[in-house]
Amino acid sequence: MLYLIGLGLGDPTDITMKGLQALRGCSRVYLESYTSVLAGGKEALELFYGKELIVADRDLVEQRADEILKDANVADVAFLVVGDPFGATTHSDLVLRAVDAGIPYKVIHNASIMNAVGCCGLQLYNFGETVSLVFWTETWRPESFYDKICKNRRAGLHTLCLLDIKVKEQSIENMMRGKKIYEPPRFMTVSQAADQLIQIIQRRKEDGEELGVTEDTVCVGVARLGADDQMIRVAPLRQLVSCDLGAPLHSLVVTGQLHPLEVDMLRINAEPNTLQHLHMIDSSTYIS
Ligand SMILES: C[S@@+](CC[C@H](N)C(=O)[O-])C[C@H]1O[C@@H](n2cnc3c(N)ncnc32)[C@H](O)[C@@H]1O
Repeated sequence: MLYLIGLGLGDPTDITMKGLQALRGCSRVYLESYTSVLAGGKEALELFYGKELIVADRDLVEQRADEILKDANVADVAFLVVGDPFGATTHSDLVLRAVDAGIPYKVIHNASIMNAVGCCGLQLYNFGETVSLVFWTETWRPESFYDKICKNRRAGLHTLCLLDIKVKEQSIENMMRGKKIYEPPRFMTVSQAADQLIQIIQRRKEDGEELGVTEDTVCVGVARLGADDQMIRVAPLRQLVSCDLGAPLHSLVVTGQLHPLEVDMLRINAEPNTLQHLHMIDSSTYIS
């Protein structure tokens, strides 16, 4: 059996009882290591689970999945994913390969950023398409996420922006030492994401474009949701550029139309001069 087990968001104790029981009975346990991270890392997880974990990088999962699936028809193998295995990252390819090979599989779910973001007070059914922001380079500055945010806003919907995690493989060391060595991963912060958005807004303003998002749009920065030290900041986009929400992981939400209840919830975490920016919708248009 192949078990895909969600680990939740906060720390090693967030695994479900069902997930823990399943992984303890497995002969091999892989930890997917490139789409998300959990505080304390692999060591903290091994200590709590009482089980050795094999790090599964992108190369192993996408190019050498057969290694993960080896003998999974006669033994139990676990594939651990921070958050939920199907939350903002799909491991459908692994599942399809397992099915092709006649290996039964089971998914054990957990909390995901896709639902935990509701704690900021915005209602989950008022969210539109989720977008991803990547680190820009000198020559690659994609802006398509901005257009999707505008599309969501035109429909009155909020946008969850997931922020890049960059894991860079050092191929030269690879060749020299015959093993994989990674530079420390880079995690995009809310401040960096807000800065990117503002650069796009300014450029489009110069082009005379009608703006779907402005520096005054109310946004929510969230960090380490689910952890004891999680942070939520509600402020106009321009203010989030200078916010420091601390250690990863971070996400940014660009609000759409706000229901009065959402405004009340946002106030809990609003910066003092943000309240004037919170615009209300007529509650008669609210659909529960
Ligand atoms: C590709 S998604 C993977 C999501 C994961 N499978 C889940 O279900 O939550 C990773 C991105 O989600 C966001 N994220 C994940 N966990 C988070 C957390 N606890 N707090 C804030 N943002 C988080 C970050 O932007 C991060 O780069």
